[in-house]
Amino acid sequence: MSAAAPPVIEIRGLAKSFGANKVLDGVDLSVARGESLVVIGGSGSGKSVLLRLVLGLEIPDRGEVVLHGTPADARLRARFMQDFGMLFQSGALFDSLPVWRNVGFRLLREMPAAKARERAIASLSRVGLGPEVADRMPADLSGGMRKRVALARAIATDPAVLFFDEPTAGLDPQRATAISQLIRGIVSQTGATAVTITHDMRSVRTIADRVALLDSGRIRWQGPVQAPAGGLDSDPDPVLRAFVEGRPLDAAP
Ligand SMILES: Nc1ncnc2c1ncn2[C@@H]1O[C@H](COP(=O)(O)OP(=O)(O)OP(=O)(O)O)[C@@H](O)[C@H]1O
Repeated sequence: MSAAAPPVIEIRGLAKSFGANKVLDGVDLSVARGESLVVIGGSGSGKSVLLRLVLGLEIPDRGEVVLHGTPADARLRARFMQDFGMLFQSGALFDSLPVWRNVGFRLLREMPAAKARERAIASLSRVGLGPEVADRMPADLSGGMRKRVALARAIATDPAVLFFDEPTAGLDPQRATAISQLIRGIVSQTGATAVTITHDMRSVRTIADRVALLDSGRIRWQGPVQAPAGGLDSDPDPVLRAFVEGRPLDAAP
């Protein structure tokens, strides 16, 4: 990677309100190539809105999203979208399609079905699922398996950029840890750039290279998980501490 390579994603002064509800009020954030950034923040802090703005699913009131150094217009976004994978909070599997067709959904547009099935099975194996799962229907799987299938779909095309929306939501702690470790492993092995939004602090510690805290419409804090000084676990910022320690802001530590 060249030292001069622009960030894969740069968010400049993004603002978004819904009526009188000012959700984002000047968010600045960037994600370097190969970096795993996790955005944390309380319920309703605007994490999903921020993700939708980056994906072009919402129009900002102010500010811009810059992709690979170029402000994102519709054409650039369309190109960017061809090389990204997304794990939706709900999993968003197609219930009427067997597992392999879910995983190979994008592959099926690019190659014959037999090849797509082969690639889908290879992708399932990367998330710890055997070929016997390929022909099962999503409704017959446990929540943890469905999440793995959704992850296999997100990585099936080997995208350069991965988005994970609350990847551990709805999972028990052990399955949540397993999914976080899978994500970390995939990101490390592939060198993909990853953006995760979550409020699950355990998964933050597994997945993140860098963390950004969204609060009151802005990035209040950003930094590494661990650092000699000023990391997630040692920075004295009161809002960060309250969030990391899972206590109300006005409660004593
Ligand atoms: N399409 C919309 N119309 C109106 N308000 C919206 C819309 N989308 C989001 N909001 C509001 O924006 C705020 C932020 O929502 P968002 O879903 O981004 O929060 P979040 O940080 O992802 O929360 P959670 O962790 O609970 O998922 C909320 O007050 C929500 O009601």
